[in-house]
Amino acid sequence: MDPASSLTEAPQPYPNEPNCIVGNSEGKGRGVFGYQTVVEISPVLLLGKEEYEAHGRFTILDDYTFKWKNGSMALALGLGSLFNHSNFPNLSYAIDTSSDSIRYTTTRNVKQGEELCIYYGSNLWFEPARPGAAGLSSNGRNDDDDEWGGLSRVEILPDSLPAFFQGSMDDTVQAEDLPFERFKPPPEEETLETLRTGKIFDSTTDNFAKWSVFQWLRRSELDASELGHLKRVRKQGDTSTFLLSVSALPPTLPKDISLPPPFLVTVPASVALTPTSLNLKTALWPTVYAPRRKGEIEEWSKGKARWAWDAMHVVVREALQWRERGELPIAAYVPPPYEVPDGASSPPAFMAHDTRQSATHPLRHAVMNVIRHIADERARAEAGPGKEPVEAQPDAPSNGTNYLLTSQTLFTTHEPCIMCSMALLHSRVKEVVYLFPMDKTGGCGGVTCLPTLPGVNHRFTICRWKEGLMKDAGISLDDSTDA
Ligand SMILES: C[S@@+](CC[C@H](N)C(=O)[O-])C[C@H]1O[C@@H](n2cnc3c(N)ncnc32)[C@H](O)[C@@H]1O
Repeated sequence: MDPASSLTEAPQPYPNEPNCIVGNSEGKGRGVFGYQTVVEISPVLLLGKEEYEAHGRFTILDDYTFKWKNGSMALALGLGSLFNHSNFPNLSYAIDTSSDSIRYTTTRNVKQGEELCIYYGSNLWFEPARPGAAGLSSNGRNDDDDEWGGLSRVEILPDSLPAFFQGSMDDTVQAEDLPFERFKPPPEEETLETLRTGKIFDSTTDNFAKWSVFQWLRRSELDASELGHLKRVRKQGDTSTFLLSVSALPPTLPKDISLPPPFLVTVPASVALTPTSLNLKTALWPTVYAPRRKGEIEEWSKGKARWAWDAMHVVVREALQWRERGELPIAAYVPPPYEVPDGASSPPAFMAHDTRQSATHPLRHAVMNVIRHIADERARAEAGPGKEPVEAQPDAPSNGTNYLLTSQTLFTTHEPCIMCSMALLHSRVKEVVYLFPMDKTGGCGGVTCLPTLPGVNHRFTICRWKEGLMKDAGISLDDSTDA
């Protein structure tokens, strides 16, 4: 069978089997295509915060529980408690606090007999078994193709690690000890023209009814977390105006409080970083002020530096193996974040390589490919198994929390070109780490530095790998190539 077959048209859900879709296969007419598979939905047993603090955490349950909402801990029933950890997981999981369950879904094709693993996060409480001994290929087969370009066998030799990796992984690393140099452009002063805004429903009432509205809002299901950068109420004289909801449709108002019909108002899309920005934004709606020191860059722990070290070796390995298959040796990798917020699901890892040669398409750069892959997966996940991906709503209010790469770090072998740097900016990536600078084509410090340009609405940190910290992997490119 030809493994390169791909869908040529929008897929049709296949009613009998939600994990398969029927679509046109290039040159072959219709074909059946695999889909992300839900392998397990585990109901959870919840342990309240006090019960867990007093008893649970002193027992073996501590190795099996997930952080849940309101400080409680959840023990996954069924298979959920038995999935082991891997840095290159083939399962992702989604925590569903509304049904008190966890849904485990494959993130790539899984071979018969292959162990299914999730990513536990970066602070492991045990010494992970080395890949090969356990993990992705724990079935003992000597199989070179793990569909991740042999990633399960990427091994970082202990003696090639810089000395500073010794000691506690929680210790902060001095900037000069990090394996790369970092640069974060300072925030640009906002103007009326560059201010990003969104639309949100509000409703105004007299100050008298204020507390009843507050209480109703607290009880309601209206999504308050997305409004975190805004004050919930604006007081003007005798009236108070409440932000209600970011949904596309007006929210249902409480029956027992007299509130006029909701209106759509324009509000700032992010916190105010400077006093000037605060003035501009507050004129639209009272906004949270969160000043940052100029060019401030977050501190990295040894654990995070080690995570980055591993990720960079993984992406180099990927580029190398695609070079052997006739592609340009460029790869891009978005691993699960080093730290996943409490109660949040760990996103899967995404990897892509440059396919300009095989696709004979000039825009198939590795970074573009990985962003596209993430977008496709997101659309499929939102649609649900067997359904067609939902179209993005251009008018949907947005405040920066749901872009493709929000809070994510992208590792790539070569400095992204201007096109790819712009795509990263639009995706609101947090950090970009690259190995080879591309002086004639790069958009992250080479020919220009996109996130420092006036008028662009996002800043990201750029990390350039220090020379000599990785043996020439044989993937350097002519500096006139764009990556
Ligand atoms: C949720 S349990 C997974 C099921 C467990 N292996 C069992 O036999 O019950 C988590 C425990 O599995 C072990 N474990 C999970 N992933 C591992 C890995 N990659 N390497 C070594 N031990 C692992 C650790 O002992 C950890 O505390």
